Amino acid sequence: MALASGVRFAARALLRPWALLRGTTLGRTEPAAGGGGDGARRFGSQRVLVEPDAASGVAVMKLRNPPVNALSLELLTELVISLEKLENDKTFRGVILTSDCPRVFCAGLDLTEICGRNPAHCAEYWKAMQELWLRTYLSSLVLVAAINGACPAGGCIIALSCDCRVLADNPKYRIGLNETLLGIIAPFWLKDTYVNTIGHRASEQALQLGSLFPPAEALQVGLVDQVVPEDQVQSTALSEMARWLAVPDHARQLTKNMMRKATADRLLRQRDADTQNFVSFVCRDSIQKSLQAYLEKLRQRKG
Ligand SMILES: CCCC/C=C/CC(=O)SCCNC(=O)CCNC(=O)[C@H](O)C(C)(C)COP(=O)(O)OP(=O)(O)OC[C@H]1O[C@@H](n2cnc3c(N)ncnc32)[C@H](O)[C@@H]1OP(=O)(O)O
Repeated sequence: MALASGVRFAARALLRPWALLRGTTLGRTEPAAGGGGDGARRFGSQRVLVEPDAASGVAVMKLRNPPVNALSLELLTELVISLEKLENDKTFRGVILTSDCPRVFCAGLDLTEICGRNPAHCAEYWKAMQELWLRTYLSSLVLVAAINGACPAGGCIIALSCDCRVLADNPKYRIGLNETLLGIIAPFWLKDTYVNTIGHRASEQALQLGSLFPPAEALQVGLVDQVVPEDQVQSTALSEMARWLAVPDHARQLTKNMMRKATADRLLRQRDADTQNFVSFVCRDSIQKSLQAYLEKLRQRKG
């Protein structure tokens, strides 16, 4: 029965991707009325706005932590809770992840969470980052990243954990794992996610150079799946979602798990060791100095 309804849904959505827009503010300029159409009711939290559309089974999840969606401990926690809520509600089959902040999808780790902070806080923070990655990377939902802004480091990892990525064609919106430029290194599970997406040689080079790819290069290296004009990112993400939802959930979910379980298990087997490695690394004086200098440089730049 579910399969039949799944197929029925998919046919309808494939014919009219815009049908998925119903009840969301996407594609509309004016703020949505209280709860959107079809009884859809916005929910979420201070830093994550969720616009569910029960009729389509698709929710739009917007990061709303101005000015740059830096992954604070609160944002990490609220993202995990919002995702878990949608996963536990069988009405929903897909989530589009996007930004409510102009020009930035997500600036990655909130560096103030690890600069000048004690080891206990750094450990708590890193566990929250691990949890978000595990939740998104292994999600039973279809996750489509509608990347409507800059997407460095931790932001790139969130996008890479999705099933596919649509990037706005703006040369300022660069994406990649740039940790080495901060004097730090990506942990193995970020490296693994990169390798699984763009291959070993491309990852080896991009990780060492801390490459931030402009849209055309990101597309060419396989870091994103589509590059479209900025005003088409959300509609393209919806069309992509319809394509993925055309597949019966059970078969797609088992296949996703077959492809990703080994990578996730590597972290699950050594999660405490990974946390300890992170804490001992970031709490080194030399690393703290490097991060402080980087933050200072950011604060001196403008625009
Ligand atoms: C040790 C192992 C860890 C391995 C994993 C690491 C993953 C990471 O995510 S490390 C963090 C890497 N992130 C970055 O390198 C991005 C840094 N930010 C930027 O490049 C730019 O801010 C931007 C391109 C994202 C946006 O540029 P825009 O000109 O629009 O805004 P800004 O004026 O630069 O920033 C506004 C405001 O926000 C502060 N800020 C920016 N990024 C961060 C951040 N990641 N953490 C904390 N704060 C950040 C920036 O300092 C400005 O603050 P003020 O308004 O107070 O000046």
